[in-house]
Amino acid sequence: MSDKLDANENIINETNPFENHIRLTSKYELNNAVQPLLTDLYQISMAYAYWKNQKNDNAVFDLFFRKNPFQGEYTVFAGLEDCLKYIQNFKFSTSDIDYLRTAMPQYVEDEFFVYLENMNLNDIQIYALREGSLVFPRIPIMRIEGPLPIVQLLETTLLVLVNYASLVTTNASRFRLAAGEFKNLLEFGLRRAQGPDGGLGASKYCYIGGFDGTSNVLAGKLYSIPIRGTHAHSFVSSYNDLSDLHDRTLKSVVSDEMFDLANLSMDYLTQLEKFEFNFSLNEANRGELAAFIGYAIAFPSDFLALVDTYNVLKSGVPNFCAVALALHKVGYRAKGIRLDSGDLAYLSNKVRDFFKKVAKVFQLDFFESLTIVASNDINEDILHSLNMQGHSIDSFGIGTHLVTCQKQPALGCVFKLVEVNGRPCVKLSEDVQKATFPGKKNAYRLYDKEGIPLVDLLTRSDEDEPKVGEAFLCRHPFIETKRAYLSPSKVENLLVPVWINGKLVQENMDSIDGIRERVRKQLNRLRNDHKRMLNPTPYKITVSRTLYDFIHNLWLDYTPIGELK
Ligand SMILES: Nc1ncnc2c1ncn2[C@@H]1O[C@H](COP(=O)(O)OP(=O)(O)OP(=O)(O)O)[C@@H](O)[C@H]1O
Ligand SMILES: O=P(O)(O)OC[C@H]1O[C@H](OP(=O)(O)OP(=O)(O)O)[C@H](O)[C@@H]1O
Ligand SMILES: O=C(O)c1cccnc1
Ligand SMILES: [Mg+2]
Repeated sequence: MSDKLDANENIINETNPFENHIRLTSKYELNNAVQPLLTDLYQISMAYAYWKNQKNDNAVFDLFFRKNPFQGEYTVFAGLEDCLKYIQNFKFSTSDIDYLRTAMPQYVEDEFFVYLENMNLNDIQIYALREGSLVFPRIPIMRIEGPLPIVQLLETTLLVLVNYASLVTTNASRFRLAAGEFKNLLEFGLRRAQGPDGGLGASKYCYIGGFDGTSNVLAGKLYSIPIRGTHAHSFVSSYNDLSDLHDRTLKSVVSDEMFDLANLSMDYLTQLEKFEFNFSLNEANRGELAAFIGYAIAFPSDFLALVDTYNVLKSGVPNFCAVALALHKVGYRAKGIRLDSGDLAYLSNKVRDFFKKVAKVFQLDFFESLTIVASNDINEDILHSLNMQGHSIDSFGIGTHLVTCQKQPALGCVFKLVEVNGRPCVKLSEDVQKATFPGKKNAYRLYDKEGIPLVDLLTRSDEDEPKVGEAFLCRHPFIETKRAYLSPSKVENLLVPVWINGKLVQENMDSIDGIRERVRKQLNRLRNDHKRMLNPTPYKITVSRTLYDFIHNLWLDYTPIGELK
């Protein structure tokens, strides 16, 4: 089979396309649909028109967004590794070219297709933020330089690789901030994701954004993310009573003694009823008890039960505690429970009280700190609300709202031409906020002496960089009167080389855990007022005096003075 990322060829050659996907992604760790034809037709149309006009100018494009998502004031940049894998593998295959020959107008000259077939990215230079960095509006996340037709061809694919990855990573980081540093966060979104690729990407990027694990097994295999999970209501409701248990026995941890876990559990249930745990034996559903016993026999060291199929406090929790006590008798410690409906704050507190009482009555301290997992349509606002109410949840399983980014379904990254053959390019707009910052630029983050970021600064690329301890005039990009001198304690050059003359710059690449750690550290250092949920303070984006004058003069030059009649 060819090494090229050619979806058609692969499917023809493989009997199992899913297996094919696994193999390709583990080889390239990239969806096999990510290839040069995964683009908008107009990119190829422009490439032809450029080629026909022999317009092979040296171009500079910036990839950036204008507004942070989720009514927030920060964004986490993710997707760089995927972009670079795409860049590394960029090659039109023979069947791509055959297809384009048939799909484009007949008068398109054949030599253009030869040009496309021979195209490579050896003359392209890419500078980017390190993956997992915080990024703010208008700061170029990537600066891509090279022959105009070729860089233009990269636009759509780079955008699709950065937009969702950054959006969902930012979303996950907001859920992390809302839940607090020490809560366990599990991503359960695959079933609700926007297709298989959305699901796989969400699992990877939610982990990067601060989740601890995923239920998505393929994501675990491909990205070495911890896989976690409990069981579903169907497992509970499939059991009717104890007679459904095929095997009731479990071997002791310390001897060869075999215990009848069903009898033991029934004994403990009876004891619990006597100790006035506020339920009666006939309220505790026997099918649920049987399901819990069956699950505990299968996973004696990892017993975690879903307790809301019938009634949490009258059935699920008493049944769980009975089985957990029986397991303890055999030498195992149960893990905890999951709540998937009802008032999660109230129920979690009630369950914790129940556990504390069991701990006291049976003299088993570990019962106090059994894990309480909560799920069911949880979003960022609900996490904040639960915190305000007070709850006893240790772990959240979150799917739909996390992976679909319910609060804002797309990040608006754009790809804009800023310079051609050294000539700055401008895209004017009625809305000044939408006008591009022309010219090739550098981007810096200036820090105070505590290591807190103060402002981001854009300069022209041929300016001297700001220096530690030296006052630098930082200007608001639009408002003339807003400016300040700043003596940074640290200056970070944000745009680092990642693809130079056809080669990856390995030292600027990070592992998935390295990227995740960068997100955590940078968010820790960002001032709280930029991170708060309600009306956060915008982080300051500034430009140098030279860049300010340059762009304002250009905007004026490009806007002829009108005549009022
Ligand atoms: N204490 C709470 N404060 C705020 N929101 C909560 C609280 N407890 C649960 N929620 C949320 O309220 C919503 C409850 O949804 P809904 O009423 O459809 O579920 P339910 O009836 O409890 O469960 P189900 O329909 O699965 O039986 C969910 O989004 C859930 O996360
Ligand atoms: O609610 P989410 O944040 O998407 O988390 C994932 C959900 O998926 C599962 O059940 P599913 O929703 O499929 O069925 P259920 O609601 O009837 O339990 C699970 O029990 C969660 O409720
Ligand atoms: O493991 C779980 O509990 C789980 C996984 C996916 C969706 N809902 C729940
Ligand atoms: Mg649900």
